[in-house]
Amino acid sequence: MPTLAASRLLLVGESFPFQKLSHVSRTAWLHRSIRFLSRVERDHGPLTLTNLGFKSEFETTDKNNTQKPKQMSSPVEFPNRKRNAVGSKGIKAVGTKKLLGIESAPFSAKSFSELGLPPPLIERLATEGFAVPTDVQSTAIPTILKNHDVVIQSYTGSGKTLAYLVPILCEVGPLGKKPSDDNSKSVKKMEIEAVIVAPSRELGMQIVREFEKILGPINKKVVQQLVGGANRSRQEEALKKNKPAIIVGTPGRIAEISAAGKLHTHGCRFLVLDEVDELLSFNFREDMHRILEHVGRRSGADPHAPKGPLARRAERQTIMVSATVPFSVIRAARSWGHDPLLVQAKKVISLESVLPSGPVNLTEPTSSSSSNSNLQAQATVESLPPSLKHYYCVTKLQHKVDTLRRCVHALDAKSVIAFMNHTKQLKDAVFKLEARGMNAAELHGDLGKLGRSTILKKFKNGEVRVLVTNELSARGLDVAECDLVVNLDLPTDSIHYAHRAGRTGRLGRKGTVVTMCEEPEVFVVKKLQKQLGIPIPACEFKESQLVVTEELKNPVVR
Ligand SMILES: Nc1ncnc2c1ncn2[C@@H]1O[C@H](COP(=O)(O)OP(=O)(O)OP(=O)(O)O)[C@@H](O)[C@H]1O
Repeated sequence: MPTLAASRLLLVGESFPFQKLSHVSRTAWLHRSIRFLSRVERDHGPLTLTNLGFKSEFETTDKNNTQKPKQMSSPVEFPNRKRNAVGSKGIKAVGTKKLLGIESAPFSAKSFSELGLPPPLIERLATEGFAVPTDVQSTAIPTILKNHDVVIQSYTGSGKTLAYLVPILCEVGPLGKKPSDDNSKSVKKMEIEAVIVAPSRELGMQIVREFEKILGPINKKVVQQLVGGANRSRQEEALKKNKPAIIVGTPGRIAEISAAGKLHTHGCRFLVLDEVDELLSFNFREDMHRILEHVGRRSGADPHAPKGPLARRAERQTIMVSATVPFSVIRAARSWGHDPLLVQAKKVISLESVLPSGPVNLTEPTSSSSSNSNLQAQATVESLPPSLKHYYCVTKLQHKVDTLRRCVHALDAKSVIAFMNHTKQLKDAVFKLEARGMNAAELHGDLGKLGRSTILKKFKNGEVRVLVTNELSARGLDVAECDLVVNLDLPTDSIHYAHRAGRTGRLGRKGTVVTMCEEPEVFVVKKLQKQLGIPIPACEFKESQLVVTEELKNPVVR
């Protein structure tokens, strides 16, 4: 059996004297030489990613290269596969686990210009302070530009938004590869070319702001938000007037406007499902079905082609994104996508090779009794930034808010998100904090759009020190200053823990996560620790200090 480590593809040319090349030569060299090598154990023979669309370029340039490493001579051997033959239980057995990967671009990109992006886009990125791509961006951008359907998985705060936003802006809108003064294209511009779906208004609006930032003030109208809670007729009027090329919205509102015949997405080239595992939940089922049915369905499509989401996959590029990727996502991506790839930082794996027992670096066999816990674990491995510190604190229910206050003081935290499970409790917690002189506010779905954005603004600018919230804020919310996350109630599982915790320690910053629980709940924390592969020692707050009270005998090392 090839081990995961052995079957990852290794970067070639790390010793290439890249710095000595001019920028133009570097870019050209990169384009010519993106190559994927594989290493598997001897008895399985080598793998390459030749059948993943990287073949032709590589072969053209290296055809005469007698120095070509031996490993590259064999094509990928996928197990026989029937792409649609997912069993009724949804677990597809793949004969032999063969993972394909890249640590790909023959170097780790030191700047966006090394990724071969159009100059206007590079300029805009630089103006907004984005000079160096993160690991996941370095891997995802060239892969998406090669037209692959992808699932992007990488830990919270690692820059997944730009990982899909940049390649979309390469192809769509005025910063892209196509000249904006091309008349025939500007006539066609009436069409929506990219649809980005997010599970909450906050996240949708955050993504819109990220697009607007890169597009710049002159081109802001290339993107439009279609989120729920906002005035629908105004959104429809704006669609008609501005003819945006990109829309970002929540499933309900996009499906609603599409069903009313006011949104034309049949010619759409990109469909992005941000927080895809959440979008797959039951709540969004009908709306997501409509979106998958309509986005990217060209009017001239073959009438005899199969109906349903499968029929569309050749016509659009589907990009699915999350820090947590349960096997249900892998399964869905296989059926919606066209030879989809799992993209992680410095690594690309064919989804065909991903098994239920371990899409991400898990090699232990799954016993039936532990299968549930393993499925949780495989979804959450590598979902958290390595720099985060995690603790738990045993406290009585009635003392939790006071313990939170002491925790904030002990860590001298400036910007805190405290999660609770029930909306009704939020007000009470805020009241208690404010009564003790700590600026706090509640954020939840019942507040209305204006109320929510006002509270968020106050939290971001520091007017509110503790944001007491529910699961609404767990996904995607990007507040760089947030230095402490507190779970006043235990999250329901490791996926929810990962997303809550990921609100702090964004993009390499320091962050602490403290989970409060009662004595009988400690076993849940132990389970989370195991599933997430992180140490969560016990702590107390004494004399304005966080005191670790438990030496972990076998600290879990990531
Ligand atoms: N290359 C970059 N250089 C500097 N800052 C970046 C870069 N890429 C992203 N960022 C910033 O990092 C922050 C986190 O990015 P983003 O929200 O995309 O993370 P994420 O991986 O989607 O997180 P989550 O899983 O929580 O949604 C954002 O403020 C973003 O603007």
